[in-house]
Amino acid sequence: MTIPAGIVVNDVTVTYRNGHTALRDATFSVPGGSIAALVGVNGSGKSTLFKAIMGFVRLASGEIAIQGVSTKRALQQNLVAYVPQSEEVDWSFPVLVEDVVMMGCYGRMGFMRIARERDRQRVTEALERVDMVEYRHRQIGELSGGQKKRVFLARAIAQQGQVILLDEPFTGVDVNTEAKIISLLRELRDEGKTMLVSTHNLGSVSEFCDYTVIVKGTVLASGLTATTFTAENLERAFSGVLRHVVISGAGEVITDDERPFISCSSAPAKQVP
Ligand SMILES: Nc1ncnc2c1ncn2[C@@H]1O[C@H](COP(=O)(O)OP(=O)(O)OP(=O)(O)O)[C@@H](O)[C@H]1O
Repeated sequence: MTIPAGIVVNDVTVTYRNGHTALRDATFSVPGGSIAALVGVNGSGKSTLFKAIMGFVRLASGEIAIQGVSTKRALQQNLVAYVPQSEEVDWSFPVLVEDVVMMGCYGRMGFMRIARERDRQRVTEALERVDMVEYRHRQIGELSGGQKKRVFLARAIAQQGQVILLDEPFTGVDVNTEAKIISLLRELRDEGKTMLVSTHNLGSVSEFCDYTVIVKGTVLASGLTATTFTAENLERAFSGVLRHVVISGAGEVITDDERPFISCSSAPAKQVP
């Protein structure tokens, strides 16, 4: 049985209005029901790729399929949920946590956006999954960075999109929160969701990402993490600005992450200069 592809990006080029080509001939696929890491230096095109997958930027060439349909159709069918970078959100906007999560249900509501009991139930369930129910009546701007991330993850869950794009979900969160988010992503994968996670925290990629996509203005390498997340590919992507880390039993990997590894293995990771 062939696994249906969750995300297929084929020869995609994106050129912004100012003439800057942020992504050229990018090609990769992420099979349905899996987690893929999206890694690359600042400005390498990760957010641009997300925008392209969501149909928010025009493709100069190439095509993208989400669950076998075009980005336009995927948008109409509410197939793609997005967890934004913190910097993209205006936290001063006065909105309650539960209202943010309810936004995930908008695609299924009518023009007037009147929430039904089913929608409220979905919001509660999503908040329960990220352990944020007790914060539902708080203003979003009053939460900590890690709590805000969990609320936006809840919004993506409430949306019930088959594909979830997470833009740097681990930036500014502590190690415990990161472990909780990873555990939730695994649960979502087991439910058949496809996730693409951009991250600078390379230390945990091997732990929870089945696939890796490495970008630098194009896709330098993609495929199973075991064969793609290699020192050689990372050196090409990060041009020697990474530190070397040795994980017991897993050999040497490279990271630009300054925090300790969250490792499933009992043996702690060891850093070497
Ligand atoms: N709206 C825009 N108009 C013109 N150029 C843009 C626009 N958005 C991004 N760029 C440029 O496109 C390139 C890729 O940017 P992008 O935001 O996709 O990078 P990124 O990999 O997500 O970076 P980071 O890790 O810092 O979030 C950069 O050179 C950036 O300056």
